[in-house]
Parts: sequence; C-alpha cells; structure tokens
Amino acid sequence: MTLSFAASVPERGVDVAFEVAAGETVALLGPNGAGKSTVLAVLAGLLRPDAGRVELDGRVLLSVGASYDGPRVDLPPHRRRVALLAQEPLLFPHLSALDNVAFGPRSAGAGRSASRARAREWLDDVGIGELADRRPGRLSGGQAQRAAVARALAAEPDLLLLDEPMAALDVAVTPALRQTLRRVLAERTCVVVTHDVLDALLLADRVLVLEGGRVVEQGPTRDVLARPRSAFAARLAGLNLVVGRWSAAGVVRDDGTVVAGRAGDVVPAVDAPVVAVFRPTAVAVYRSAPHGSPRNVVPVTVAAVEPVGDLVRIRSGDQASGLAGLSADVTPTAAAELELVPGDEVFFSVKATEVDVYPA
Ligand SMILES: Nc1ncnc2c1ncn2[C@@H]1O[C@H](COP(=O)(O)OP(=O)(O)OP(=O)(O)O)[C@@H](O)[C@H]1O
Repeated sequence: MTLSFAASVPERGVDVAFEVAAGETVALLGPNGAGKSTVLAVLAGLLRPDAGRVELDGRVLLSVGASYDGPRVDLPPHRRRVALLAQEPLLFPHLSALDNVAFGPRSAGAGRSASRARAREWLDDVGIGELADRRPGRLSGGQAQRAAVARALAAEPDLLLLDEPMAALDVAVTPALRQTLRRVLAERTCVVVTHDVLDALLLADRVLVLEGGRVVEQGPTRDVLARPRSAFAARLAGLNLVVGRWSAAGVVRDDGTVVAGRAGDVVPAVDAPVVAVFRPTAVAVYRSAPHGSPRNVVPVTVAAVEPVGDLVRIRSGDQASGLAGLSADVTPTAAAELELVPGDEVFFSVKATEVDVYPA
C-alpha cells in the first residue's frame, strides 16, 4: 500500500508532505512540538487540515483545500482502514483480551466464531495466547500493549500508525515488545512516531525528521544517523553538529567564526550551506585557551557534566553566538583534573581531521 501524504495546518505551524512505499516503515522523529502527532492525527482522520491530500494505495482518504482538484473527500476514521496504536493500550476494560482483539473483525462483518478464531491467532502471534481470557485490568502494561498490537492487526489495516508505542512501558519489557513489533511490521506499511533511536534503527526502513512543522531531513535510518544534517538527528546519533557555509578555510558560521574540517570526496561549492560533524570523543577540553594549536578552538559555557558509559560527557549549552550545544567525552581522570561544574567557562578543541563536512 503506497501512502502519499500532504497537509497544512497553519494554526499549528505544520506543513508536511511525504510518501511511504508499500511495505515500508517510516519513523517520524523530531523535538517536542515538531508536528509528529499532528501528522498522525491527520492520517487517522482525527484532525482535518486546512488543506491536504492523503492517498493510500489509490484510495483517496482526504482531499480538502483549494490547492487540490477533484471532489472534497474526508473519510471518517473507521472507513480509512488505518489503525492507530497509541502510547496507552486503550483496550475495552469490560472485554477479555480475546474479545478486544475480535472486536475489529466482528465490526467488519465477520461471524462471532471466525472473529474469535482470528483473534486467538493474533494473540498467539504476539506472544500472549495464554492470556486470552483475561480482562485488561489483569494484564501488565507490556501484555496489554501486546493485546493492543493484536487488536490493531486483527482489523487488517492497510496502514498502521504507532504513536510512541513503548513510551508508557517499563524499560524492562521494551526490548521484547520491540522485537515483536519488528517482526509484525516487516511487510506492513507503517508510520511510527518515536523519540527513541533504537526504535528508529530496529523498526524503520527510513526516517523523516520534523522540526518546526517542516520535514528538515529524510533518508534511510542508518544514513541519517551516520551523516545527520539536522540538529535533532545529530543529537539522536550522539554527534556534534555545526551549521555554516563552505569556504576555503572551512565552515563559516553566521557570526564569522570558522570550523576547519575535511570535505571528503565531494567538495561543496563555495558559500554552499554545509554541516560540520564530529564525535564527542574527538573533543578535548581546556580551562584556558590552548596557544599555537592548529586545532579548532571554541569558548563555551559548561551546562552539564554527566557519566556516559566509561567516559564523562561535558555538555555546553546553546551559546549567545548562536552555536548550538556541543558535547565532549573525556576520561574520568581528565574530568577529575578539570573539576568542572555547570557555569564554568572552558574551551572545546577538535582537530580539523576529526571534523567531517558535507552539504546541509
Ligand atoms: N490540540 C492542539 N491545538 C492547538 N495546537 C496544538 C494542539 N496540539 C498541538 N498543537 C501545536 O501544534 C504544534 C505541533 O504539535 P505536535 O503535538 O504535532 O508535535 P509533536 O512533534 O507530536 O510533539 P511531542 O513530541 O511533544 O508529542 C505545536 O506547536 C503544538 O503546540
């Protein structure tokens, strides 16, 4: 089922268009307020945009606004063949897990015993067949979410929407549920909203990064995480990112400061928008400015000092110069010697050979 989506919701500052190929899972990523839930709500038929068009495998689910020709269409949620799995399982409390799952096929006209037989298969498939007779109140959070997955799939939707499906669950149960989702999503057309880099890596073929109601970058998950172009994707990938324009000296930021780096095989055109990306482990931290160093050196204010694995991460806040927050990972010994606390003024330094530059 190919999905094509375009919608504009001016009151929320959202204007987004994208496509999803048949059988593909796309993750919507982005900071709070970026517009992810708005996109899901339009897809599910819960929010009508000012203008928009949604087509699923040739069926028009929505076509409103002057820019779209043809008759006005706005199918109600139950006629879209779109299933939404929310953060909370939202099961009917008075029905057993089995009857919750049988509800979809039953409403679609299947007979009682056929619906229950199908529901039993789905419950087996998501690993809670033995809990079929329990009501939701007697299921754990993870089990209830599995029942909700079974219920969504039993309705045989053409498109599955997942809204942070693991966000409300205990971290102990998320890896197993993620594996189940990975299996059931494999051949399905699906849009998943997530904040979690593991969800993006394990569930999605492709990611779409939203910022301020617009798509700012998209591509295969691994490519976006390896070579992020947006601040959000860089943060998710655990990389530092500085934006600017290319010049012979390196990446020139808006305030005129320059970050020297390697442009790789494809050298950008002079003045083209570029990003400089480098690992936190490549950043050295000094109390006073290192002199005579060929390295990039920037003064920053420490915002946080926190352990990350075997290292200590020193994070700078967003700087008055417009420089977004950066991270430096140093050894515990180095951190102890620096004795840093939030508010300290320090210098971050990175060798040009550690900085990758590519087009924004
Ligand atoms: N019910 C609403 N009425 C009006 N504006 C809203 C409503 N819900 C969200 N918004 C606004 O619309 C914009 C997009 O919000 P949306 O909830 O789609 O973002 P999101 O990416 O899902 O964020 P989060 O990660 O916090 O869930 C934000 O500016 C938000 O303040």
